[in-house]
Amino acid sequence: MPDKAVDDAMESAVGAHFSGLRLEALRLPAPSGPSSPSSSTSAGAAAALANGLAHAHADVASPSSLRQPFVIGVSGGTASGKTTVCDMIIQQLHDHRVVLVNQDSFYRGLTAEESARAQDYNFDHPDAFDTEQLLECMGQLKRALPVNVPIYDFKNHRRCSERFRKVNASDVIILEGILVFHDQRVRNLMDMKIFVDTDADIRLARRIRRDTVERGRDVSSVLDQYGRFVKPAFDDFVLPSKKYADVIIPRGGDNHVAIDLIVQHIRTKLGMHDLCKVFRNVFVVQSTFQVKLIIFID
Ligand SMILES: Nc1ncnc2c1ncn2[C@@H]1O[C@H](COP(=O)(O)OP(=O)(O)O)[C@@H](O)[C@H]1O
Ligand SMILES: O=c1ccn([C@@H]2O[C@H](COP(=O)(O)O)[C@@H](O)[C@H]2O)c(=O)[nH]1
Repeated sequence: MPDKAVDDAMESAVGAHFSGLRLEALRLPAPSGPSSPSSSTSAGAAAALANGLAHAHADVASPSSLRQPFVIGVSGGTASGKTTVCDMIIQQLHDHRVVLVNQDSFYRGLTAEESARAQDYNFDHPDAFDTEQLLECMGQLKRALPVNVPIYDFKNHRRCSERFRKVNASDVIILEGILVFHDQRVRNLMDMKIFVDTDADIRLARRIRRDTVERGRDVSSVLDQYGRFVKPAFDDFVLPSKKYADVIIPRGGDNHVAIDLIVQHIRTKLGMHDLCKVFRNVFVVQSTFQVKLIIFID
């Protein structure tokens, strides 16, 4: 079948995860040899395409947007399993450079006065974060520059003033946090948005355990904070931002099928990105019937 011949040639030329090509200014060499089929046939076009790709220069001339890292936003309520899901994605993408940025790192940190009344502070309101600084850091990473991300101390509600975590530029940047979909400027940085959807009772149970074991709280203070701030802010800010998600993962890290699908999608996107790095004047677009026609008549 002619279409299959084209598909086979494309697959063998560019490897798995091929999704579609738009050829601009890539001159396909004329088929050579007496038995070469005419380039007006699909098989001829397929052979010419494979040949052309194989001989294309191995330098980078792709649009700058395709050379930027792939940014994934992961949101969801407190203790929904955001970090767990991110860790699983990172583990499965082991052959790519992936970095994790936590919105928690950009908590403003309390003044001495606020610290004295920390139980009255709303850590779940968007104003608790330094979003300008988060945007600056993400901007640097998108430009492939390393950044020093602050380290936040949950026990004392302040930043470690002298210590930072160095984050290097990578193929994939995952930005995780309860309110990463709240600000449109932050959302606009993302190529893919994931919302981790876990029942409130499970989240509360996990939060009690985590905050008493790891964050120096007692059960009574966790319950008090949950009722006064965490739940109202979830209803006012976190849940309304769920509508921006491309993918919603019920049950968080327990949902292996969803995580496998997400990892597969990221791999496909990274495959296109790598293709543009290798072949000059090749632009990856969504695969459509028309794209194949462009190849036939070139
Ligand atoms: N699927 C799960 N089953 C059991 N415990 C989990 C699961 N996912 C997360 N946890 C636990 O719940 C707590 C919060 O998970 P985490 O991934 O840090 O959530 P988030 O980043 O959304 O706050 C952690 O102590 C973690 O070990
Ligand atoms: O000093 C602080 C800073 C934050 N919190 C709580 O943390 C969660 C967000 O972190 P998750 O890992 O997503 O749960 C937020 O609900 C704040 O209430 C805090 O208690 N103290």
